[in-house]
Amino acid sequence: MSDGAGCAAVPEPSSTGRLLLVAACALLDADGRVLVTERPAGKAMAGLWEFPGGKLEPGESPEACLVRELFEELGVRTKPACLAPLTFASHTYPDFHLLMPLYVCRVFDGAPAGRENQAIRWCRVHELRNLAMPPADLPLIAHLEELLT
Ligand SMILES: Nc1nc2c([nH]c(=O)n2[C@@H]2O[C@H](COP(=O)(O)OP(=O)(O)OP(=O)(O)O)[C@@H](O)[C@H]2O)c(=O)[nH]1
Repeated sequence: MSDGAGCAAVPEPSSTGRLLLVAACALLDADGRVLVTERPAGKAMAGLWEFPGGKLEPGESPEACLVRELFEELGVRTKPACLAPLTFASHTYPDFHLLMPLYVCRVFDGAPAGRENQAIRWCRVHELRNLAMPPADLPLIAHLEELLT
């Protein structure tokens, strides 16, 4: 049994005071490949590959946010019942603390296409480790591997 000393040895990330709630989704195709999108030039962390999604609007549920974002970003139609929660990211960035539930979605209408100038790609789950992704996303990959392998 642990006495917690291992945890105590890890420096706590300092609180930034601002919590940002973002919903993200791993769209899965019939072969179990995962869709990721590239953050466009001009945005923070441009060039990194991330899961589609975005910030919740006031009063919006994570599921409603994803239904909206998947259509806006990719032209994909889905519904809350088709979004299954998988895990979440909790990561301190310099300017904010990100809390990001990750859902998986296998049932959607439409072929995803980048509608906001972003590149998209379908990846085998083991390929995610070779992609440059935001640091908050790295712990999420193991959960997808467990689901998909
Ligand atoms: N959608 C998404 N956002 C992520 C992921 N990982 C991660 O750290 N983020 C961060 O969560 C925030 C998402 O915000 P967003 O997509 O709505 O906003 P944005 O930075 O693109 O700017 P915007 O305000 O112009 O839409 C960004 O700071 C983004 O870097 C991820 O896998 N998917």
